[in-house]
Amino acid sequence: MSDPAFHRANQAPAEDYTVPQDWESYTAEEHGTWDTLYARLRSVLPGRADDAYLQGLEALDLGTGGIPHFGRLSDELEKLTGWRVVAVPGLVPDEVFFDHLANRRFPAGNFIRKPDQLDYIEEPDVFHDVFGHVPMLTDPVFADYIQAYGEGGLKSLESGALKNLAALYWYTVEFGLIERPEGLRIYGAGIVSSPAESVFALEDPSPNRLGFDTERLLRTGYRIDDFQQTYFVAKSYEDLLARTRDLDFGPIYARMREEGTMGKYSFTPEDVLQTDEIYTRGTQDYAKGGGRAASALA
Ligand SMILES: C[C@H](O)[C@H](O)[C@H]1CNc2nc(N)[nH]c(=O)c2N1
Ligand SMILES: N[C@@H](Cc1ccccc1)C(=O)O
Ligand SMILES: [Fe+2]
Repeated sequence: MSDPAFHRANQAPAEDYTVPQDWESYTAEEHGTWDTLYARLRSVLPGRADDAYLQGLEALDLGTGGIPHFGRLSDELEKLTGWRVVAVPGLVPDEVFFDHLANRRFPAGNFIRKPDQLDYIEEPDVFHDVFGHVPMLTDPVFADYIQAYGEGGLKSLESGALKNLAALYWYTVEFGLIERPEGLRIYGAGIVSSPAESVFALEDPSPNRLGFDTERLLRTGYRIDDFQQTYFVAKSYEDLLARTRDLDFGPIYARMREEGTMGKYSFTPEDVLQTDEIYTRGTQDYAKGGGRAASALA
């Protein structure tokens, strides 16, 4: 396919946008890119990523060399929490994405970034999806959360609340932190797949770090091209489930519609500080300094 979004669609996707992974067609360079990124994160994540993530990484043996084979990976994962990994050629429509999650199928890009894109890519590739997301699917409670999120996503489409639910996904599945006796730890896939943000999210004085507040989360804007200005901290995965799956968002969506804030982010990094649980009141120096763009120029 000529469409750039279909990086490696060796055949037209099915109506659920799945394609064969075609693992045999990966080149030595593509496998090498996986190994390079894996080694980079392996040196940064111990002591920063939550045990649930690190145990999943070990259990699924993602470091044996090269891009994992989704069939073999799924057979292992399925034994643990009933999830499988399916190959997609790029971003898929929202309702297709939610339907996969609701059925315990994690859609993972079948392509990997180029050697000159190691630090950042704008679309989820196999490294972000499999290294970043899949280890957390070995945790039974978190595995339930992601499936429930898929069901909630389909429900949010009926209320026009997709954008708000996406913020919840962003601040948990992609950029979530969790509180442990030893300190804050990372479980978000967007952080663990980035060496620089894994350090920034826990140690830099710039971002806010706030207690989990579901309603505030649904209405807090996020960055899609740079480190986050605010991170939200879960007490436990059980608590995360209690505040999301076990809470009917219907009334919240109805209130947002009445207020006219549906589909809008009404909390900025400064506003969210009105919450009553503040781990870090961030300086926002990184964002004020121009963020990634500025440091790239430096
Ligand atoms: C909110 C929205 O569902 C979300 O951005 C989805 C859209 N489609 C996707 N498609 C793929 N393959 N991977 C993803 O993470 C997403 N994210
Ligand atoms: N309980 C939410 C759906 C949801 C489930 C799991 C995670 C996030 C949201 C609702 O009623 O819409
Ligand atoms: Fe992701």
